[in-house]
Amino acid sequence: MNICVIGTGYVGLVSGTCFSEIGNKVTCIDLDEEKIERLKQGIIPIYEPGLKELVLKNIEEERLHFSTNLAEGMKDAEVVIIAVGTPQAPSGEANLEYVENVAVSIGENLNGYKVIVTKSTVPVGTGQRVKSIISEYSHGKYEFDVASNPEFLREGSAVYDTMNMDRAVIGVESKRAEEVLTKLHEPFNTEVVVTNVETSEMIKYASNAFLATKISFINEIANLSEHFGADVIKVAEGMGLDKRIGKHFLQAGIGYGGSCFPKDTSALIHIGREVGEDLSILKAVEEVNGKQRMRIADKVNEIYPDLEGKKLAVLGLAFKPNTDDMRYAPSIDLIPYFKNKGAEVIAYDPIAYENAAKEIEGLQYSTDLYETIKDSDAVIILTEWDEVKKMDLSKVKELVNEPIIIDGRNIYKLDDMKNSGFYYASIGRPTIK
Ligand SMILES: NC(=O)C1=CN([C@@H]2O[C@H](COP(=O)(O)OP(=O)(O)OC[C@H]3O[C@@H](n4cnc5c(N)ncnc54)[C@H](O)[C@@H]3O)[C@@H](O)[C@H]2O)C=CC1
Ligand SMILES: O=C(O)[C@H]1O[C@H](OP(=O)(O)OP(=O)(O)OC[C@H]2O[C@@H](n3ccc(=O)[nH]c3=O)[C@H](O)[C@@H]2O)[C@H](O)[C@@H](O)[C@@H]1O
Repeated sequence: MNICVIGTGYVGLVSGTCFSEIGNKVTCIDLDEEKIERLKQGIIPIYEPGLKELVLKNIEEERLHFSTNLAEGMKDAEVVIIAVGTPQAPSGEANLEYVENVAVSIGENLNGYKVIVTKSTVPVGTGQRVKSIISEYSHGKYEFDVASNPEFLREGSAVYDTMNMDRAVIGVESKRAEEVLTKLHEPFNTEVVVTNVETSEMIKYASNAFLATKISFINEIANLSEHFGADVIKVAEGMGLDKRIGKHFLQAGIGYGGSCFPKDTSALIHIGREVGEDLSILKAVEEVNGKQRMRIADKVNEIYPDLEGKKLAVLGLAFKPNTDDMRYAPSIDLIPYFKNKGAEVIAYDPIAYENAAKEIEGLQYSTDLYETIKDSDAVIILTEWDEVKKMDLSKVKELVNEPIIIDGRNIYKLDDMKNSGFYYASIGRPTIK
């Protein structure tokens, strides 16, 4: 199949590359000329495990192409996929300007029947909006179908998630579009849920909102557990073994970050408001999450009411491991907070330090874990990078000023920390003193 993917961000680049890997001819389009030039040379703008190898392989085998020319990409395409950003507008709703601009360009370049698929996360009803824009700008000259095919990949495991998807959701208005998109997904050997466009758009928001709800729920239980000496990791394990609950997304910590959960919960609340539905559960989810990252600050303040002259080693800048994405990362709030209170802060991250330096003014960082920790008065874990999980705690103890670890990601077992000589505070578990 010949496919044109518009937008080469996390979603467009990964799904375009994976569609080429399963045998399609894919042209990825972006407005950003420098990005496209670099992609043509196999230089990947984001850090995503396994992506570079797959891009290079498919360029080499001539299934994957990059261009800034939409007309060229669309010319022979049977499927055109919209994968541009839908960031949060100041009002909380999704900003659809990029999707609408792309719909105008698709309309102007339509040259025959195509299935126009929205993969970007968009409010329910956007498919119809895209359809009317394309009709207007193609002057009704050609037949086309609009469809919704939301993306469920996670950053940090995007290639794996796409090649091993749990399901594909296809929202269509015609049998013809259904056949094209079902065929496209056949090589993934996955369950395909076929619905109308609106249901498909709703499935995406509902999925992200539900996952965010699970996280805020377990974080509230964690905060409560701290008052009673209960251990939230065991609570989650005991709950999760019930198949109706499930064990995933019950890791308590400093709350969710990233480009999607914060903006998508906010967009869904806004969608509800517009039609007079008050999404009170989701509002509470946001409220809990907004406060959760500051639990770490409370735990540091408990040990050092005065941070003046203290050196803090912050481990992890990215919002989650295996990505260089800094969007809504806890470090963005916590590092300036500690610095404002007079602390000297040095941060470690194996990948995200350059992006972080753009977000956090005056950021001091190192890519050497033990160098970061040296002479610190407390080690604060914000991202559960493998390097941090595996660090040699006896070496850490020799290097630090004070053996104090404040762990926002619950990466160590309490039993291992009991006789370690560290003061170890984590989320939702008894503190070891
Ligand atoms: N990042 C993620 O993990 C996931 C994102 N999504 C959704 O997918 C969509 C895309 O997200 P990301 O890939 O993270 O976005 P991104 O911001 O990383 O990339 C968007 C790309 O689109 C390009 N673009 C914008 N307007 C264009 C136009 N008119 N023509 C051609 N290219 C254009 C930009 O230059 C940029 O390279 C969003 O709606 C997001 O909510 C869904 C699942 C996962
Ligand atoms: O729409 C999207 O963009 C994507 O959003 C999330 O993916 P992502 O944000 O990349 O990463 P997650 O692994 O979901 O983590 C999100 C945040 O939740 C936190 N989290 C996750 C799981 C958990 O149990 N506890 C927890 O605090 C992570 O630390 C991270 O800050 C969803 O998992 C994807 O299915 C979805 O496609």
